[in-house]
Amino acid sequence: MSEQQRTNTSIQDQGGSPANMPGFGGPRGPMANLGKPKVRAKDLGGTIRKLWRYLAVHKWMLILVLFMVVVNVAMGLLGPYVLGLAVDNLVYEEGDGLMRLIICLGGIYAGLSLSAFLQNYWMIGISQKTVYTMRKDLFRRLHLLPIDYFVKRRHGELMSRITNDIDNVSQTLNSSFIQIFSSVLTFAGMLVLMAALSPLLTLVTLLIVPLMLLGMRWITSRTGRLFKEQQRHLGELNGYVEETVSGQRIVKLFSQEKRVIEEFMEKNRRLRDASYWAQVYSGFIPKLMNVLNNASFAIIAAIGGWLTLRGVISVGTILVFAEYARQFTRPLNDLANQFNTLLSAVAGAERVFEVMEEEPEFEDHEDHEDPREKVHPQTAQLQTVRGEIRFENVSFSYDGDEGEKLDTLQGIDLHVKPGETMALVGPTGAGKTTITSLLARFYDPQQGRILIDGLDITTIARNELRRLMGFVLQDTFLFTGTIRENIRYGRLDASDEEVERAAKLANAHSFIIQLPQGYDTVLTQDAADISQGQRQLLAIARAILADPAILILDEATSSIDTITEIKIQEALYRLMQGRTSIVVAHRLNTIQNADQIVVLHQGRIIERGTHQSLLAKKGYYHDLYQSQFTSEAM
Ligand SMILES: Nc1ncnc2c1ncn2[C@@H]1O[C@H](COP(=O)(O)OP(=O)(O)OP(=O)(O)O)[C@@H](O)[C@H]1O
Repeated sequence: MSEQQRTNTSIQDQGGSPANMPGFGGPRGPMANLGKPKVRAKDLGGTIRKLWRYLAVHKWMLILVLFMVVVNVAMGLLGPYVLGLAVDNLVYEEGDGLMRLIICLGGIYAGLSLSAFLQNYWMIGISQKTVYTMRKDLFRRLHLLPIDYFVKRRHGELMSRITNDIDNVSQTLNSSFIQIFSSVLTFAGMLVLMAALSPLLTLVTLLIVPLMLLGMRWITSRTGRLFKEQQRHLGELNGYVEETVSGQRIVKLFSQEKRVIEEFMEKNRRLRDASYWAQVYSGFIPKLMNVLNNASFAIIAAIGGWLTLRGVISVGTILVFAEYARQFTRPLNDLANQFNTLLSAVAGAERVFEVMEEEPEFEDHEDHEDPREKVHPQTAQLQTVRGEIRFENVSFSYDGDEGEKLDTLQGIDLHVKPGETMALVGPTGAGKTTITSLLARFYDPQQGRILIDGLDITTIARNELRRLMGFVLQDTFLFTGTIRENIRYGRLDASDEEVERAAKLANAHSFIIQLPQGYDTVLTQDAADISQGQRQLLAIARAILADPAILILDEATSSIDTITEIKIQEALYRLMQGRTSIVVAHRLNTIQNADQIVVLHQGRIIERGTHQSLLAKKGYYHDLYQSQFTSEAM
């Protein structure tokens, strides 16, 4: 249960039964939206139009739902009216024809229940189908977006669009749509019927509305602030818990448990105080409304009784009024609540549409629903790729435009022959990883060209291009699933034997079979139960299985024990055989056999050659090698 829900429930709990608390007994009291940050759509009309496009697919069902709402409201209004007639019948006609009225009443309440059931049943169908399609479209678009989109956004925020925002839309469609329509109809219908029965009593009933609004304003002006305070403290507390739980290892390593508990206690205390006053004030609301409602009831009874005695209205009319007055404020409250919920759902929908309208990275997307399905003319030539790589005067900047100063990479010329290994070295931030990102077309350079087997890579569809490459990165990402499934990620149609053969070549087989479930061991997403080195071995097995023409290795910086390191080196050596490889190297002892070593510094190539030639040159590489060699020897 969310804090907001808890808050609502507690208001309700203190208010007594719905019967003695008109308008405030429902699960969403007038305070339901208090404390909720006011999220509003930037383009309300536009977003509603887009949402309508999804809903319009089910327009016949919607018309049916609306019809059921009309039936439901009509039955709801007719019920008390016929009850009044029945009472009058008893009082003035001594029960003559009462049976007919009772049967009629039974029919009305049966119709009321049936229409309520059908309107909800059909509306839930519409909303679930709508959000299903939205979720599908959103997820699909998300996977067509460029990597930059993900780099620049927090993952949690993106996740919340797929989960919370869509959920919000779903909840609102489930309930608000019907509620709003029903509330407007009920309110208008009640007003008309009441005015027709007795204009004087209608005026008396209406008196309660301004009083109620004033009372609510008085309280909400106080509680609004308090609930916000409560939400803020709750947010802080949650954030703190999340941080300390995920950072448990560090907390323990630095013996910070005591301090962490003390800080938590302080935040917990602040939350308790804020919640206390928020709840105390909000507890007044149902009480106040009870008083107002009882007062209005008493006035109606008094004036109604007086009018009856004078023969102006019948006993049944008082009964109808009492019932309508009891329900009178409900549609108003419902409308106020639903309106807020609706606005926040539209804001959620807007965030969803924002993602859907992002430009996908596939240039040929206009004429294809999923551009990945389009076969690029150059693809045929890539079937037998040799793996020759050329960078011709490539300059690039992450946020630069053509013509501006491009400084992440400046005038890079590279040539790697098929089957050769090129190592990229240089200090942190020199641009090594950026070179591999350009090769995979995560970004396109603003100047210069990159060619594979003489083909400009901008003429190759990105997915085709990436299919030529295998990546073994510093941070091996493992998905939730078995080890077998994780290795098979390299080539989905590989048989179990092929998976095992790849694991053997990657030196991963021996550690896998020592696990109790072997290849069927289920890894969690962070795979905390296997070591960094073992993760790398799995990544190598994945790459061996994929059998790419070009290999990109981003060496792990973290130190791995010597035995695992030897295993990794051996596996990598096997993997690199016969493939063009680009190695982003951090430790120079692993790249001494590379066919060429390129030294980068601040986005420029400052030296290149073989290990021996660079050492002989006694330049930057020589110094780097010496310093690493000395520090490793120490
Ligand atoms: N997505 C990005 N957006 C903006 N700037 C970036 C991005 N990625 C890297 N950079 C910047 O580009 C420069 C080159 O980064 P790059 O990751 O290529 O360096 P590197 O040589 O691989 O470094 P390291 O050895 O630390 O991995 C750095 O200044 C870095 O801050």
